[in-house]
Amino acid sequence: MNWNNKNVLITGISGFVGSYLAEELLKNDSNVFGLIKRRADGTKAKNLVDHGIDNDLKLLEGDLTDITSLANALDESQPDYIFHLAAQSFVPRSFKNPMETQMINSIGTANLLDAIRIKNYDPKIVFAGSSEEYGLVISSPTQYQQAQTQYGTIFPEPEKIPEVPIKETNPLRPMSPYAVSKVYGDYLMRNYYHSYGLNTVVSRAFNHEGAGRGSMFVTSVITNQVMKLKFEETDKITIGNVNAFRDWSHVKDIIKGYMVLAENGKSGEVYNQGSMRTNSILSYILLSLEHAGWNINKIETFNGEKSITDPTENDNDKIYGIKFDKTKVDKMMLEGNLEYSIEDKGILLDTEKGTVSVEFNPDRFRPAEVPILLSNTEKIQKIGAKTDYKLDDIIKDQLNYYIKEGNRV
Ligand SMILES: C[C@H]1O[C@H](OP(=O)(O)OP(=O)(O)OC[C@H]2O[C@@H](n3cnc4c(=O)[nH]c(N)nc43)[C@H](O)[C@@H]2O)[C@@H](O)[C@@H](O)C1=O
Repeated sequence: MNWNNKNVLITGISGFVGSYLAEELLKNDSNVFGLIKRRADGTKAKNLVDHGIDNDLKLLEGDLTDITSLANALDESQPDYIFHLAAQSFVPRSFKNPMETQMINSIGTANLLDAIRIKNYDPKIVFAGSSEEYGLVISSPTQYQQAQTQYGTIFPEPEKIPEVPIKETNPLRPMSPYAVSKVYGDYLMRNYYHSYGLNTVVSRAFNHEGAGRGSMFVTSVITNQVMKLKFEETDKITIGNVNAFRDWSHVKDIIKGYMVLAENGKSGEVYNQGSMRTNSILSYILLSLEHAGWNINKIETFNGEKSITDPTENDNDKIYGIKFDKTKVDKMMLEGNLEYSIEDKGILLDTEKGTVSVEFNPDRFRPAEVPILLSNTEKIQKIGAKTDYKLDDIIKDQLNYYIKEGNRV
């Protein structure tokens, strides 16, 4: 599509994803407007400065919880396209302060849609829904039993097991206030299409990472600590649940997907965005260390009970009907032959450069967890999206980001 001279409004422009999208749109000569909260100290948003685009954007002060400011932003930008990315996006924060998340994500989305309706604008609106909406995805009969025991009920009951790879038609079982807020936005987008004819398209993106990813998300937690190990600023890695599996994409693939949805997405429809891979948090730690120069021979729990040699050995066998790159430990975990618990306390990694300790921090475990995410993205592929980046590319980009001392936290 020709983005030249199109008016594009991005909510959440100063965020991790918004800044990548804005840069790409500027390269395509769009007029990029961004909704931004007033900064009391007058400083510029780091992401926009890092991308070198802070002077090329038209930033409009506004807040999702203030519908008048949204109406003003629409008047100022006269948008052909809106990417609604702004959100409180950290799942643990939504457990601590659920109302804040609902106000920003749910009511904020309602305000935006209603401002567009009242003002009678007709932009194409792409909404950042989330794979978190699928939530409690059942991947095996054992995991089904565990979930039954832990939560008492699974609703709706799975029609088949495994429920992966996840299609847009999979049941939604949101597991956090954040996830519920995204389900609300997802349904409201489609309701405003059906009720008022607004041209809304929903993206359900699976996890997306890259340089500049917020420091509290697990891939940054890991790569930041690996670089701190490298520069001898720490002597261990601290982490939460290493059993969870995520479908990690590079943010650059996802923002291209957003543009594909703006161009070819059918109004009123939902599209997954992801990599069609799934890997464990443990693998992200091991592979990050290997990229940073630690070759891992063996891993063993602190009590010596669970011991695995060559844990990162690559495996490309078919599982859940598809092939994707995973490690030996991923395969063992997916087949139900390996699981870590808080009682294991941590894992010692035997490497060619000595032992590295990975310590479990019970505070980092969530009250309700999403055990596995693995996308089926055939629907969005049919309208032009593709995956260019491998897991290794994502890890390398994140490690590179943390080489710079000022970026390490
Ligand atoms: C698509 C979706 O993607 C993101 O949501 P998320 O999957 O919750 O992302 P995360 O990186 O915080 O956690 C991933 C997994 O990693 C586990 N984990 C272990 N140890 C730590 C740890 O130390 N920190 C964190 N944060 N997680 C840890 C944690 O328990 C979870 O299983 C958001 O962008 C969200 O906005 C969104 O929409």
